[in-house]
Amino acid sequence: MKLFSASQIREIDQATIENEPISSIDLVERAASTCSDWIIEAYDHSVSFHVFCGMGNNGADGLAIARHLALAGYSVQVFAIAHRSSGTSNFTRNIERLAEVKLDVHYVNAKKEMPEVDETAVAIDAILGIGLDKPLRGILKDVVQAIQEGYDHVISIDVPTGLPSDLDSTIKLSECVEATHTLTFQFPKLSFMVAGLGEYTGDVHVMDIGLDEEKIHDIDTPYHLTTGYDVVGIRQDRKAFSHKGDYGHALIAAGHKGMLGAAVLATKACLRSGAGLVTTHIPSMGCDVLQISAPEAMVQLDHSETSITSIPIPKRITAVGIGPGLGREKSSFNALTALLEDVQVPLLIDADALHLMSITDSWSKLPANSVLTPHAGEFHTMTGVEFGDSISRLEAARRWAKDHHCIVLLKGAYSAICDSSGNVYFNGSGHPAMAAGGSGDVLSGLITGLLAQGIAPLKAAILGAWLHGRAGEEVAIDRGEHAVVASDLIDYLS
Ligand SMILES: NC(=O)C1=CN([C@@H]2O[C@H](COP(=O)(O)OP(=O)(O)OC[C@H]3O[C@@H](n4cnc5c(N)ncnc54)[C@H](OP(=O)(O)O)[C@@H]3O)[C@@H](O)[C@H]2O)[C@@H](O)CC1
Ligand SMILES: Nc1ncnc2c1ncn2[C@@H]1O[C@H](COP(=O)(O)OP(=O)(O)O)[C@@H](O)[C@H]1O
Ligand SMILES: [K+]
Repeated sequence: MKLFSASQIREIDQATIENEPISSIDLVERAASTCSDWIIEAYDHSVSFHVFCGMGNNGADGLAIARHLALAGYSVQVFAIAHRSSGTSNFTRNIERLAEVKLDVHYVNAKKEMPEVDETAVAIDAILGIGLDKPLRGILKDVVQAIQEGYDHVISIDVPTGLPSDLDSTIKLSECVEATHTLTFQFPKLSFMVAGLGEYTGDVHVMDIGLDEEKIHDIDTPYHLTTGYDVVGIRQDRKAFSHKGDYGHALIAAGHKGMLGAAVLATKACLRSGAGLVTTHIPSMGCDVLQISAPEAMVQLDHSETSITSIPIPKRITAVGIGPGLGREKSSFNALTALLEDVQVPLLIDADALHLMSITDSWSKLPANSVLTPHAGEFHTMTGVEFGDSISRLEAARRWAKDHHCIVLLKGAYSAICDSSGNVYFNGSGHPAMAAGGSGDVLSGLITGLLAQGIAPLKAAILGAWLHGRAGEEVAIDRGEHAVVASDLIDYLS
């Protein structure tokens, strides 16, 4: 799915109005109906809705939603926030239409005019959407604060008020509604994808409001969000008369004393990817551990008992993954450097291997089209980008992928897969249950296995991240989100 900036969304909005054709007021009505249908499905009549509306089109949506909810028999109060002298025509028309359901509007000019809140009250935040063009001040800031303080449950329409929609927004986040649910129109907004901003949305629900398909197809954007639909067909169905040799042979180089579990996790995930054969190169002390925990894999033992010191590449290997639990010894670095010179097949570099390449500044040796899978800490070591600055991190990952002709899979809640053409594919699956040691090792084994099957590096990264996230979602349901460990993800790979 493509993701767009606020100005591109306005263009698509305008194209819909002209080409469908549909009037702007009817488009607001359609948007509002999709939201009220969702709300009616999700809430029973024991709640009462306090609908807070700005004076632009986001507010117009709120007014129309309030009308629909009143018609459906809910207890509804409507508050218009007087942040400008007049509203848009869609706002004004929807104020008039409240008379149809005998709803009054309470204008809020000061914080003291905010309503009393009881435990049944749910706030609907339709104050500002993609129109946010300056930091919140005055009454808007006060109202957002009051919503934060007063309501446990908030439904934001399109965008939580105060949250910039774009990644390059010059508006610094200050006050912002922290939503329980965000009902966003047609596309998740770019800001939802990054740490530090995405936290404000709560659960995101995409409302299809039938915007112009042709325009959506025609407008270029570097940003995409992977959905189940996007990964269909990347991995081919198995053929009736096929054999293991048809599905590639992966080599995993992983583990050192005290971190052999990382090699086990990567190996087992690689086996579950569909790869025909998996060989794992480990320090010799790991032989029994690996053979017992992953009997399907072949083991290639290092001369060293405790770390990896050289990595011969067996014949007919079709992809190599190196890094999980590798350790940071000089001898392992030498093994890595030699591997970089020898390797003729797709390569994935993760974890300690990224660290070793960074501290020795060996990036010029990186084979083109390699897949790198750093988390924010590893990416900091690679580039120096501050840990807390997720937008700069994303930009740096895009630049890195371009400069080094590789795929950078920046791990996080919405992992960002950056290719050498500047495109970004956010992964749309996943669960916070996965924020636990070893999850990354599972991902690197899985992607190595997909590479081994001949799937192109970008597609292997996209599919791997998707399958990994789906496993996390499903295991979180079955086991409960606190009890999930990385090995569980392997059992849920499909
Ligand atoms: N696109 C679509 O597909 C569809 C979109 N729809 C809906 O329209 C929404 C966009 O509507 P919108 O353009 O009227 O902007 P919105 O967010 O209501 O802001 C209104 C105005 O507020 C003002 N303002 C901004 N920041 C401010 C601040 N800090 N402090 C004070 N004032 C501030 C600023 O006006 P200004 O003050 O600059 O004159 C701004 O223009 C969108 O999110 C969705 O809900 C659907 O109905 C139909 C399909
Ligand atoms: N909150 C989250 N939501 C979704 N996925 C997450 C979340 N936290 C972590 N993950 C995923 O879990 C994995 C963690 O990887 P990593 O940090 O490398 O773990 P480790 O180094 O312990 O193996 C990544 O694929 C990441 O995308
Ligand atoms: K809003």
